[in-house]
Amino acid sequence: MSAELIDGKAFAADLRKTVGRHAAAFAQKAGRKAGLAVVLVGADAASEVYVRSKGKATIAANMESFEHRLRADTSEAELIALVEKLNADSAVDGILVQLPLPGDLDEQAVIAAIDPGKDVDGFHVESAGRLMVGREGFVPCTPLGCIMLLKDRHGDLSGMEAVVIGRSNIVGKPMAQLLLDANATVTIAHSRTKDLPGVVRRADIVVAAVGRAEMVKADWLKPGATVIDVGINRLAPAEGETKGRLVGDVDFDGAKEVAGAITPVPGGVGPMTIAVLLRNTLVAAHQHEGLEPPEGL
Ligand SMILES: Nc1nc2c(c(=O)[nH]1)N[C@@H](CN(C=O)c1ccc(C(=O)N[C@@H](CCC(=O)O)C(=O)O)cc1)CN2
Repeated sequence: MSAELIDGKAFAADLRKTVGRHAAAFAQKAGRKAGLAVVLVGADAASEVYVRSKGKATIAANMESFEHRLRADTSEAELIALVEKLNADSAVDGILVQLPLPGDLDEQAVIAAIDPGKDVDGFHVESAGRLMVGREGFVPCTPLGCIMLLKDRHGDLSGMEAVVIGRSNIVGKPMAQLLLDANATVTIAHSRTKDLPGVVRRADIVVAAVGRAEMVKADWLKPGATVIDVGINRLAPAEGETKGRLVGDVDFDGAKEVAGAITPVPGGVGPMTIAVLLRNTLVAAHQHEGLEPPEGL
């Protein structure tokens, strides 16, 4: 293996520790803990795991966790009524509705009901607009985590060629905007991109966020490129396995021989999502108390 492993798990653990220290100081100053409300609708197995991890991480970081579990047949009106109750609750600084939502619940309508000042997921159109025009606001946790890893490795990203594969509202588009803000030259590639391998081959930085297991191959990469793999895909179990392996959107075994640095799956980008969520919640809490968020958080 020639590539350096980007250890998102260790970076995230450090970030959670830093947030925890600042959260304890916040509680002293404000006379209350910062609070995060997480809403889970239905019983999707992966979402259950993420929601449990978020609750545990919130408490470990000296913040208050409020979990709301609703039945899968909850109506949109009931869900929005809960969001509005949380908007009005002064103990709640951040509100997160775990995605995906079951059935035909309209994610956009539910996200639109969240007070933008409590939108710690950064999914509200107001947060997206603020990111687009360079105004302060909440940035989605996964892309913010990716840019933290990239800046930690490269410092200055000015002039670097970055290719983001995937154009989702929650990863691809905000990721491209963050790279642009860091003065990279950015291309967003997607399923209709002609000659995807050729486009990826120009990149100093590749962010793969397509949700297709091991789609990005080693021979698509420029030697020495930094590869950030956002995908989390579970393969079908091989013979003798009860559970399939987790893999990213990049063929890791091949890519690690060509890339300069690469995030593994698991243990790369995934853990950053929850660490950044805690960071965003603490920033929201400072804003709600009229306090300046800690420097460098
Ligand atoms: N409202 C939201 N919903 C969803 C988000 C989100 O940011 N906000 N992101 C994902 C799920 N997610 C957090 O909610 C999340 C995904 C993955 C990880 C993680 O640490 N993954 C591990 C592997 C875990 C495993 O073994 O299965 C890793 O990559 O190392 C954390 C959070 C969709 N929904």
